[in-house]
Amino acid sequence: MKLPKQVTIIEVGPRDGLQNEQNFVPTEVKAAFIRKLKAAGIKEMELTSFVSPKWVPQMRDAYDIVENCLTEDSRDIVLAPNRKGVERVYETGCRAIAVFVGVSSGFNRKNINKSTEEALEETLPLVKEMKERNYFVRACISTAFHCPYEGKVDPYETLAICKAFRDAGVDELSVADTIGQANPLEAFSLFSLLKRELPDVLMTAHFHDTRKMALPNILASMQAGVTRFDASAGGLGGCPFAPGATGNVATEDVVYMLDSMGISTGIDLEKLTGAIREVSSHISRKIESGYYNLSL
Ligand SMILES: CC(C)(COP(=O)([O-])OP(=O)([O-])OC[C@H]1O[C@@H](n2cnc3c(N)ncnc32)[C@H](O)[C@@H]1OP(=O)([O-])[O-])[C@@H](O)C(=O)NCCC(=O)NCCSC(=O)C[C@@](C)(O)CC(=O)[O-]
Repeated sequence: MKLPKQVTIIEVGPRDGLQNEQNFVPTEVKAAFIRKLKAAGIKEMELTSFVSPKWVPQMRDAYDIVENCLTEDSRDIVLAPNRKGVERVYETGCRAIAVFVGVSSGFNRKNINKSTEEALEETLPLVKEMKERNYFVRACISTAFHCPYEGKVDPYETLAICKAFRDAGVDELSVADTIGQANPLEAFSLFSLLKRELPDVLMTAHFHDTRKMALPNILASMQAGVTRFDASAGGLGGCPFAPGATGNVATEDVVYMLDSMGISTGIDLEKLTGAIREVSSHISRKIESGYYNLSL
């Protein structure tokens, strides 16, 4: 089996994990969660998003989160959906921005009120502008496998969108199974194609665990050469505009699997579960990750 010696986890819990929570999680709790995740060894993390607070009220404290949580020793990323969001980020000290576009128009219309074409028209020039200003730019490509509104997505459509972002100059692509419907063969096949066609960009896989396929999909993606995975502490998360998008793969389950296979992540599992405990009483749904529940 082809396996890496080392894997990078990009923690998305404070953003993807919390954006779907019904109750507002107090800013100081989010900040303590982020600090504990960093203390556990997380070096790349999505902190929050500068989206419309009318659409995602949970993220309305984005400025305060950035103000309180930026540190020199980690790549702190924030999401922005449009020019207004990017300009809000320019007012902060944050140096890494993630843009997001789905492959399918059906999803984009629900998530950002635009078709795929309209979203690319706005986002690609923004990527070039951010690169001219020396930002680290990540592009999150949603519905790369399946769309909740349009069904199976053609891998060559996903490739075309990934190529457009690579050509615009992004540093990283985070390619997402938004509704957790992909299987390991699809994961291996798409990531083999993307790694072969786009070898010059950081390639990250983002799996949701809706059908408990995320760990097998990570294993299959490693076979295709992927060594970077998004994950969310406690398995929190999901996109509010993608029905069926329950939690992301739990960071602790990924770290446990990799640790036990001798693959290093640099993350301390005990400190990671401490970070989850920090936020767990503010979460309206039960935390279902296997490793976390055994640790209680
Ligand atoms: C894109 C829009 C804004 C379009 O929403 P819209 O309603 O079409 O936009 P608009 O331009 O008409 O603006 C409406 C109002 O929002 C304001 N506004 C407009 N933009 C911003 C902004 N950036 N920050 C703050 N405020 C903003 C704007 O100023 C205006 O305010 P008003 O005049 O009514 O008072 C909206 O659809 C939106 O915010 N969508 C974000 C949805 C979201 O956050 N989804 C989750 C993230 S994606 C995801 O989770 C998937 C991922 C990445 O994890 C990977 C995967 O698993 O697939």
